[in-house]
Amino acid sequence: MPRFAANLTMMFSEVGFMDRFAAAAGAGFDAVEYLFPYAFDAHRIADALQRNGLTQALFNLPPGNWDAGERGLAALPDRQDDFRASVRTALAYASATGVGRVHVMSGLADRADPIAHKTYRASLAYLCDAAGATGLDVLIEPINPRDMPGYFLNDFNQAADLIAEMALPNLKLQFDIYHRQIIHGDVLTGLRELMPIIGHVQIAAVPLRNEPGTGELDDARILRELDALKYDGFVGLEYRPAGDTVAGLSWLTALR
Ligand SMILES: O=C(O)[C@@H](O)C(=O)CO
Ligand SMILES: [Mg+2]
Repeated sequence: MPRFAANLTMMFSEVGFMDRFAAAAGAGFDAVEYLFPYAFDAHRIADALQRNGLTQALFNLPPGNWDAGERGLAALPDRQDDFRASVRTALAYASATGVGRVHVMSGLADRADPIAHKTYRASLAYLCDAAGATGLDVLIEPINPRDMPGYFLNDFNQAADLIAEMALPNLKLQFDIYHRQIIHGDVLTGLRELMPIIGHVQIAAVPLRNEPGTGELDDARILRELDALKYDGFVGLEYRPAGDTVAGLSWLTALR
């Protein structure tokens, strides 16, 4: 089975964010991911990782003003100063936590707008250059339009074409099985075709985004396919437990 990373944004919400590291380790995880660490001091997070024997698998760049509805800055032409500042912030947290990859969100923008495309490419080139200097991978993730209406990167083919066209060695695809199923379906074929550019995988049941195995897909079969494809990265458990997080881990015990 692949290496699982507990997503601390969604899992272990029974306790405060800084206590979720110990909770994840106590439940048997050796890796974690989350959306944003920025409300907490980077060295405090590094200490929590170290004390609990955890590897940091992934986090996102600052997304702009989330509470005001922003969902990333990379494709937004009038937010480029803030985008560059977000790169500096993320790289400081990356260096403190030892994470190997960061996810950059495109933002809400019109897919028909050529300026948004140009801006997005320029942002990715800038970030990949800065991140590559420290050995970090940069991930882009297509997000389904039901959960995030107006999100610029909402198609796996769009992401794959962009990665091929830009040909940056550290630009990779974040293949979230939940979004893939909602956008396109055809999950196994997508994994087989896109495996060469996949840098991170996430999983949740569709459509409710709860524990794997509780939705419309055969998640155990999909995870076995990752083994067959020799995927050696992390699988982020980016799901909202339907009840208590630890009680809900029986699907994982059964799988192992
Ligand atoms: O799938 C998701 O929602 C996340 O991976 C993310 O980074 C943006 O919310
Ligand atoms: Mg995701």
